[in-house]
Amino acid sequence: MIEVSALTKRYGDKLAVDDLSFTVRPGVVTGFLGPNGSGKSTTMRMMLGLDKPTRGRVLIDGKPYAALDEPLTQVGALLDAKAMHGGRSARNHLLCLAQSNGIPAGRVDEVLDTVGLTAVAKKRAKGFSLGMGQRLGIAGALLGDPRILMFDEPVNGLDPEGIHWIRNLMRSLAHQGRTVFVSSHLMSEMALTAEHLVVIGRGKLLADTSMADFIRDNSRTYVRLRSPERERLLDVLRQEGVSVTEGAEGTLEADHADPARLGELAHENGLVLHELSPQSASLEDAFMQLTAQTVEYHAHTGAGPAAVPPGAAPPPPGGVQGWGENQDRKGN
Ligand SMILES: Nc1ncnc2c1ncn2[C@@H]1O[C@H](COP(=O)(O)OP(=O)(O)OP(=O)(O)O)[C@@H](O)[C@H]1O
Repeated sequence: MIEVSALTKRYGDKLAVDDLSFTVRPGVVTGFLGPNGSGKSTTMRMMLGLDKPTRGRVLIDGKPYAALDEPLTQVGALLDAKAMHGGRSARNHLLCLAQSNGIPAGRVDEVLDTVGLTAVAKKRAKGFSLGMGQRLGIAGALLGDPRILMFDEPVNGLDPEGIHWIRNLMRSLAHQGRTVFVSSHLMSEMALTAEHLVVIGRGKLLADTSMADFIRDNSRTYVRLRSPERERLLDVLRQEGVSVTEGAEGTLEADHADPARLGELAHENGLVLHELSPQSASLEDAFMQLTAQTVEYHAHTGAGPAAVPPGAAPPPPGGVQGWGENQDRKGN
């Protein structure tokens, strides 16, 4: 179990992590979600004692990371797959890790097999593709057979086969009763992997909930209506007390409405409908809606303000910055 309490990190003027408190429990994959620059990596670094909190603390099975004996046997982490000694072979890289953590050398071949790198075990990690590097990083995380695993953006840059493999691996580790904490800025990916979610924006906690509750609470369902008599339809719906917003291409969107009742209303008022279709926003839309106010780095389309998903509140004035700093810093 990982317990995060009032965790705060300030870099100069920048509050990267702002009073975060949540608990990561064993037996399920917990997704750690937030837009780029929201503080996920900083939080994970503090969990692993790689960065010192300005305030607050993290306990791993009741102890700070620094107080763990042979930490690799208790917590395995993939933070930055590129941060390894590229001159060593994959096998030697893992052997060094094993030796310094009191892990038997035989375990190296086991994890190489688990991640599918046995055939290239003697090759230098320097020549590895991004996907192979991720697999080697994961092998390092698994080496000590730890009860707690943390992965920071493990699917970044992977091909569909690699993504599928990591997804299944994380699920099976959780089903073995381990604590699995995995960050991503991709809601669609998390929807397929995680059972619990911790969502942050600008370093603050936005949601700590099961995936099922997140979907229920944040997905918008509505009925899309299209009519050649749009204004009259709008009047009729408003008179009935239906909450209506304007959709794309002249459509109307009726929230929390029964499609059958809307059809009857149109009929009673002699209105022609060209479309009456129940819709539900995707989970990706729900995530973007929840985090829209907190997104720090928007892409510029060159055609006015940054795009926001349908129904989402626009970003705060002055809150839109160029896509750049954070991407450059990470080199991705
Ligand atoms: N060493 C540092 N010095 C100064 N600012 C930093 C440092 N590390 C992170 N930051 C800033 O803190 C904020 C949070 O960054 P962090 O990398 O934790 O976000 P993230 O959610 O992991 O982003 P991404 O999804 O892009 O990986 C960003 O604004 C970032 O620029």
